[in-house]
Amino acid sequence: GHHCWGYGEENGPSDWYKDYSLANGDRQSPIDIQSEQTVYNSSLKPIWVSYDACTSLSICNNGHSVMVEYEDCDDKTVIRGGPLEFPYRLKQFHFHWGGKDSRGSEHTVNGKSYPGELHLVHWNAAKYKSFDEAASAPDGLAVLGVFLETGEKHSVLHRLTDALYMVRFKETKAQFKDFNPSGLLPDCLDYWTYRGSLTTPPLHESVTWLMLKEPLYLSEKQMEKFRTLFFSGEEEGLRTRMMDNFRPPQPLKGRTVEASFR
Ligand SMILES: O=C1NC(=O)[C@@H](c2ccccc2)S1
Ligand SMILES: [Zn+2]
Repeated sequence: GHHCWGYGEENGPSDWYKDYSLANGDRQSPIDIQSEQTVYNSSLKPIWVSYDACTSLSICNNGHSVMVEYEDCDDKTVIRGGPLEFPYRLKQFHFHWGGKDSRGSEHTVNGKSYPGELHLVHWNAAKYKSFDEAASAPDGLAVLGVFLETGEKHSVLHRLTDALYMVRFKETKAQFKDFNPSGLLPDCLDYWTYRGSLTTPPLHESVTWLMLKEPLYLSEKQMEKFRTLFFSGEEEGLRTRMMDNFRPPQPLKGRTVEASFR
């Protein structure tokens, strides 16, 4: 519509229902994960990430987040296992973060927010012909989510945070080759899983969520680099810093969150 959705006072998450009726749907994301209410499922398989042959293409600021895009023309970069019946192809990863460390993640755990959250977005190319078609199918997408927590500098992430100056403004893009995102994953792949949605418009209810229990640790300096990005384009007068680009937790509506671990 004439004014695009965003995270501001006028176009933020509490306004999205006006243009996107799914906002009040039965399987919306993110959610607050109440660990005592999760159900351990011993038949859940381990998550199996095969990213070694990945082809990263570019890093870009799309006005909502910063993302790294991958070549997804074959099954060389997939996630398998967990609750998934098919391999899902990595399309891109991106982040959500806060203006300060007390907020920023989309999912919360027992009401606790993290400073940020990494989303690795995958699609079911075994059943669907394109990402766009999969994005509106109930089993179309699988998003692997990793909480960001401040601590020691993250050496693999450092290559990305050092590249952010190239994409400060909306619609900017730069080459970003040979970046294997498995280096961003914690050692422990214990996860919670539930059926949910995109956390941005159009809010399609097409995502099998896999939220890792273990966070990715990064330094405060690396967190600050995310906050140097802008929602706005270089030509726009008002430069609004990209931060607090997260949707708050949505009603569980009777869903069960399963745990791969006791
Ligand atoms: O996990 C998610 N994070 C987002 O920004 C949403 C999204 C929307 C469209 C494409 C990829 C991801 S879904
Ligand atoms: Zn996301």
